[in-house]
Amino acid sequence: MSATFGNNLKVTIFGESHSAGIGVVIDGLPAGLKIDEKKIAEAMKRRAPNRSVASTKRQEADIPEIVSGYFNGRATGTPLTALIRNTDTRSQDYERTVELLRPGHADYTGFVKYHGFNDYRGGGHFSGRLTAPIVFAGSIARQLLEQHHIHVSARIKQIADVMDPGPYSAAEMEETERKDFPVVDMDIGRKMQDKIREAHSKADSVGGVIECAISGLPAGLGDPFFDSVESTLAHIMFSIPAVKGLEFGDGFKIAGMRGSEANDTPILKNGTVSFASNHSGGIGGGITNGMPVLFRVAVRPTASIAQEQKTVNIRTMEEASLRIHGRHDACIVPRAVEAVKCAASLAAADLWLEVNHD
Ligand SMILES: Cc1cc2nc3c(=O)[nH]c(=O)nc-3n(C[C@H](O)[C@H](O)[C@H](O)COP(=O)(O)O)c2cc1C
Ligand SMILES: C=C(O[C@@H]1CC(C(=O)O)=C[C@@H](OP(=O)(O)O)[C@H]1O)C(=O)O
Repeated sequence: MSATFGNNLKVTIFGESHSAGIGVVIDGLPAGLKIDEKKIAEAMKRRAPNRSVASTKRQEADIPEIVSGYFNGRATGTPLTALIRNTDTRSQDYERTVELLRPGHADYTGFVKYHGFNDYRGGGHFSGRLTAPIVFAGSIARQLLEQHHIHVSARIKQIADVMDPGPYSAAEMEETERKDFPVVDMDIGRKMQDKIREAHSKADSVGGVIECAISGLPAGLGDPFFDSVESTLAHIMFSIPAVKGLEFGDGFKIAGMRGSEANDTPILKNGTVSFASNHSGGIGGGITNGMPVLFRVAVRPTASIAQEQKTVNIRTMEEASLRIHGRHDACIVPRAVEAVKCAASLAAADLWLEVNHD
């Protein structure tokens, strides 16, 4: 199924941005798993629209209604389903884009794949709004991981050309999670916010990079080929709308390094094998090596910008021009941090459940 992820923890998302609602079915949660609804609500809030600088003004409560698989604060072990209502749609903003393809968005590909029957309103099933059910499911997966001392954190590393290089300690990352703008160094964060405001004032948008770390994963998870740790994370990271790049450890930079610089030296630490560095991002041959799994995703500048753009009218098959009206994020990155963290939690839980069954 196109909307299902996972081998051991299966997650199916559904819905469209402007339909009655969106949601998720999670199959494979260990029976008896303690679920803290407050933690879910906090994660939903960190991703919600109308929260960050120059973000969409759409107002959604994003309170998930759990309709199955949950009883007395614990997972029952049968499919857990949650519904999230869409309450602040403004579909008239999309009257023109039913035929005028938005450059950079999924209007053309959606039209071709679904023969014009796709719900185009608000991007339909392609919308970034579908990261709300991913965050719901991922925040439960994250609780499962935390109960086994595995921690997932993420931060803004770059917005436009402004960088917050890091690296940072676990404590600094934890502190960052509580911020409205999840960057570690707030002096750099203010420069990033200025870039977003400046682009927005020019009817334009900016992108950026999110860095994510999964620490505490035992060595030995994953597979050499098609279910490698990289493949599993890539599978779900590229399911987040607007993610266009992904690199692990030293990433593309490793291509220019010498073997002597890139190799992670095995060392003994408290009687077990560890590594003196982490250029490979905690993965060897597709399998975790016990070091933090470290990766970065590149997020494109928001497609829907308010300046006039050239396009094609898909009904008349004529070239046309388009000015998009509506409530869009001038930068997707701040809200996508939670989506990356929760998607990483789903991937890590899926890998972990391969060898641990409760
Ligand atoms: C949290 C989040 C919010 C988004 N907000 C917008 C938005 O306001 N306007 C927009 O054009 N795209 C937005 N996007 C991105 C589009 O949904 C995405 O670019 C589109 O579906 C095409 O997919 P692609 O960029 O992966 O090819 C958002 C994505 C996420 C994850
Ligand atoms: C609603 C959310 O984000 C939406 C993602 C989105 C897109 O094209 O991806 C476009 C906008 O939709 P609308 O025009 O309906 O306001 C955003 O508001 C959300 O994240 O919950």
